[in-house]
Amino acid sequence: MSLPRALTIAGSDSGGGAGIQADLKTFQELGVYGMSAITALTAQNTTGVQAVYPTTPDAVVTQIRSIGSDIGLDALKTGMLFGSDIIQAVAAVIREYGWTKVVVDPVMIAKGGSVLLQESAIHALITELLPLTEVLTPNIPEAEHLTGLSIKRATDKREAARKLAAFGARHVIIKGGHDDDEQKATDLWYDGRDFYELEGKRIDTVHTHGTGCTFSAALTAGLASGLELKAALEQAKAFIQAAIEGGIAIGHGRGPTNHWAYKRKSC
Ligand SMILES: Nc1ncnc2c1ncn2[C@@H]1O[C@H](COP(=O)(O)OP(=O)(O)OP(=O)(O)O)[C@@H](O)[C@H]1O
Ligand SMILES: Cc1ncc(CO)c(N)n1
Repeated sequence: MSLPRALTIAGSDSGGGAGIQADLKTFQELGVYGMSAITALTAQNTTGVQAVYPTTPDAVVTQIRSIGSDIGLDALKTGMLFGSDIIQAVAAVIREYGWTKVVVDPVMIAKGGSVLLQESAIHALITELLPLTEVLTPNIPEAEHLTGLSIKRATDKREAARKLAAFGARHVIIKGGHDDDEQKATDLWYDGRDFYELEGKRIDTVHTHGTGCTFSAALTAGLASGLELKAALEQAKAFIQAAIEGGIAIGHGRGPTNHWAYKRKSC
């Protein structure tokens, strides 16, 4: 197989732990050629998001077409999309090229509480992007927001996953980082028919900035490399587990995960 290529359509995190930066580091670690289309610049560090400067739908589409018309790609992911106009433009260009290995991380709110997706954009995310989605990776608050359901028990998670699949996502992974299990971080995978669990040992750490971006980027890298979804998910879970275990204590707040820990461990 030729060199696998992956694109991330997301926001830039100046602090380097989440967004475009996390995605490109993860692609690189997994041997995938990484490309980017930047939807917004964020001024951000380990203490939070200081400012958000969205780009324009035209700028996003032009970046994507530069890639689509020349280099091509094997898989793509979306992260912070910020507004409904950017979502509509991204959905249109995905349809135009007919790309199908599409991972959507429905980034909404940063861990410090800053808004990364406008409330008015949620409808566009559901109606425009979810029908094009191969794998949707919400955390629990995002799954609640998209479905209007309150997730307290395992059965609630399953109901939310079914509802998200009914919106058009072919696979749904509801991540367990935000649940109240003190021993394990378990992600629920729904393939439209059956449920499976991806289990990891919960690490007691504050250095979890960018976990969601890193997990979905590792998944995208696996798909770009030609792995089946199950194998790509297992690799992504092992990648994020190692990255959280090796979390980096830099800055004065929530440090980033360690993107090189997985490779070091497996060498
Ligand atoms: N403390 C932890 N220990 C082990 N695994 C964790 C921990 N926190 C999150 N995870 C795992 O990390 C991955 C990302 O999940 P999480 O729910 O944190 O995403 P997120 O909230 O979208 O992250 P982000 O802050 O980037 O938005 C999942 O596989 C989850 O199970
Ligand atoms: C740019 C960006 N994307 C995603 C997240 C979610 O972690 C973040 N904090 N910043």
